[in-house]
Amino acid sequence: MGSPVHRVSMGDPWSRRVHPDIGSERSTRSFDVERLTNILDGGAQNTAVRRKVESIIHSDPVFSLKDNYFMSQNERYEASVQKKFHIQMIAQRLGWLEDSRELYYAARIFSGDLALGLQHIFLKALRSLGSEEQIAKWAPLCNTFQIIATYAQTELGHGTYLQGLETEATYDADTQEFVLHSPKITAIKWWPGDLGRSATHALVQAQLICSGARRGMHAFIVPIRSLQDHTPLPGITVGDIGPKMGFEQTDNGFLRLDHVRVPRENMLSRFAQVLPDGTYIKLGTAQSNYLSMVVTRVELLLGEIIPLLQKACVIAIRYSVIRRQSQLRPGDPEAKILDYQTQQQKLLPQLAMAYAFHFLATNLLEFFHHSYNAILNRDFSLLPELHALSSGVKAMVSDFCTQGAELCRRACGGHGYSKLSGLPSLVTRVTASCTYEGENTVLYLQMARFLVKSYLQSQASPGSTSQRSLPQSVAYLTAPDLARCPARRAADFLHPEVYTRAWAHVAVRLIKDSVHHLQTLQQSGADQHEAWNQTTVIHLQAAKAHCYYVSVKSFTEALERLENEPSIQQALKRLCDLYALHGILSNAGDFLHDDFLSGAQVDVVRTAYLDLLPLIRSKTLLNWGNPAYEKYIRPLLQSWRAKL
Ligand SMILES: CCCCCCCCCCCCCCCC(=O)SCCNC(=O)CCNC(=O)[C@H](O)C(C)(C)COP(=O)(O)OP(=O)(O)OC[C@H]1O[C@@H](n2cnc3c(N)ncnc32)[C@H](O)[C@@H]1OP(=O)(O)O
Ligand SMILES: Cc1cc2nc3c(=O)[nH]c(=O)nc-3n(C[C@H](O)[C@H](O)[C@H](O)COP(=O)(O)OP(=O)(O)OC[C@H]3O[C@@H](n4cnc5c(N)ncnc54)[C@H](O)[C@@H]3O)c2cc1C
Repeated sequence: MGSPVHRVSMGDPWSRRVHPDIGSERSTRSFDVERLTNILDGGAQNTAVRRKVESIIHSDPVFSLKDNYFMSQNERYEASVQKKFHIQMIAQRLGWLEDSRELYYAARIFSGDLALGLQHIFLKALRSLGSEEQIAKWAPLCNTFQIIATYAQTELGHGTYLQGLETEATYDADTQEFVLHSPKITAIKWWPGDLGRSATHALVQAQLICSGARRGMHAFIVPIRSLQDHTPLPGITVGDIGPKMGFEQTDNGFLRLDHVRVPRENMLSRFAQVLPDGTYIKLGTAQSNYLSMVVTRVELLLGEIIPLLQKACVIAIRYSVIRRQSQLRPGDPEAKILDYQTQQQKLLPQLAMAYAFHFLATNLLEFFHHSYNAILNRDFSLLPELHALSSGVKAMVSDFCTQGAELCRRACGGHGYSKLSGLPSLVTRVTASCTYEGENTVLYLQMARFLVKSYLQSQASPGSTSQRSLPQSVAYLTAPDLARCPARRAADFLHPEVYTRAWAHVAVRLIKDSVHHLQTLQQSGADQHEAWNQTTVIHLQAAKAHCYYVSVKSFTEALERLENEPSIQQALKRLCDLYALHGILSNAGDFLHDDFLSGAQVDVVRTAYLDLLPLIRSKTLLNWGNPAYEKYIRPLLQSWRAKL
């Protein structure tokens, strides 16, 4: 018998009362918390919906989390399936529909504790790649759980290189069927969530072979388990891939196909069709069937990844105002650890990042909605920019949310290592997002590919059609630049236009640098592919700087929209300042490289940054207009603007 483990019960008196230190901290707030909550939720009505869902979930004993960390992997899986069906029955009783806000909030509240998450991803892929008839047939079956579906793309031998996928779908015109087959062990589908034990159907991405030619990756709906007794169907070998670093409640699985036949109608046909005689009709581009990944990358940001950092920040910052350790000066009572500058420097930039990413992902979602319907109707003009942006933003957000959640965990000392803090499972869960839905390095390089093309386009003759049609997110490539940053005083660096411009300067320089390196290698005789490979480290730097610039810009634009909410605008401005300056200090070399900033100016940035920490900690408002800005910077910015 192991040592008795004290179970933290939700019924403990401590777990319900607000700690006096939390209460006193809340009394010093400098803005209308309810109003900010509404803004983050996208309106008061959404806040009301979210709270209604939360109250239903938190008051239902079926959803209790108290035993979670004491369960085996099998118990976790079974509990998460039970919770999924319980929430679905509630949804059915209350009329919450598939894409309703209620179910969206429910998924976010549970993040990680509901099984069958791939059902949602299957539905998104079906709506992106399927014809209206196929959507009408399969979506209702999925929504009512008459089928349980997963998204099976990755194979044992290939996750990134989709042109290398080996699963074959060969068209048989005699029977008007596709024959799905895993020709080699490396073709076995490996990783798909809910595949190990739950799924009855899979959206299988496979190399289409018809009329004697290989047509690339296409999507096929394949039944894999009997709807009568859940046993694998003929030709199907399926199971669980075993223990993982996290996602204990998800049965990621493997699937081997041995000449499994599905009807012609089971190939998703929005962007390509196979006629009864085997004629292939292409309706999209070579990458049209990659659209489902773009959709998922955008959706998972606010649906899964950013909430994990937000939760880690809440846990660590609340802990840091009740945890007292050591004395700030001899004789004093022990200090709240959030009063130490180092603790502030660990946590407050993560809080600022959580806000920055909220506005960045909201912006990207708006761009996605604006372009998605056009793409579904085969207008692909915005797809390259959407793909590049969603790739770069997913890579940056998942990278930084992973680093941030781990920083929050470590900032809680020994208790941060206890699973009962909630932090370790947040870290292991968000870590997976650096890999799934596109490995981050690979996605940054997709962003870099777009930046190189855009930069070359921006060098076309000024005012030409090509230059005028530069995508919106890279329009700054042709904006006038200043070789030196004019800011001199700490307060100067607290103006959004100053640090946004600084980030634009560094991003443009790194993009230019990567193109120059590429061209120099090619001119010295390297072929384009070798030159590309030998420049990828620099491409990555440029892609990361571009993404950080985009995130700073979207945060400052969000601030501008808050003109009518001065107290909130100023509270968020402190965080925006901190986020931008944290990035500059973390990458100071890039700003010093061409003397855009001098060493002295970096010291001033550090002063501004360190001054922000106690201000944010104490919630004193920073005022927007400051004398130094009026005297030094406004005239210079006007000169910048004049050149636009
Ligand atoms: C919301 C609530 C949810 C709740 C839910 C519960 C929670 C639950 C959490 C866990 C949930 C996990 C779920 C994981 C689910 C998977 O992980 S699914 C598997 C994900 N796998 C990937 O992302 C694979 C990544 N690899 C790729 O996308 C491609 O292989 C690569 C890397 C882009 C290369 O593709 P390629 O065909 O070799 O193309 P490439 O030569 O690089 O480029 C050719 C052209 O195609 C373009 N292109 C490439 N990709 C695309 C694209 N996608 N679109 C458009 N154009 C593209 C390029 O830009 C390029 O254009 P040009 O420059 O020529 O104009
Ligand atoms: C928790 C989890 C859930 C998942 N769920 C699903 C799912 O539901 N459905 C599904 O289909 N898949 C799923 N996946 C699989 C996931 O999509 C793949 O693991 C991912 O696409 C990466 O592919 P890979 O594993 O083959 O890694 P690889 O591509 O082999 O990456 C290994 C290394 O090679 C590098 N690399 C690869 N290609 C290049 C290149 N061109 N240039 C430079 N470097 C390169 C990468 O940067 C990385 O460092 C899941 C994965 C995880 C971890």
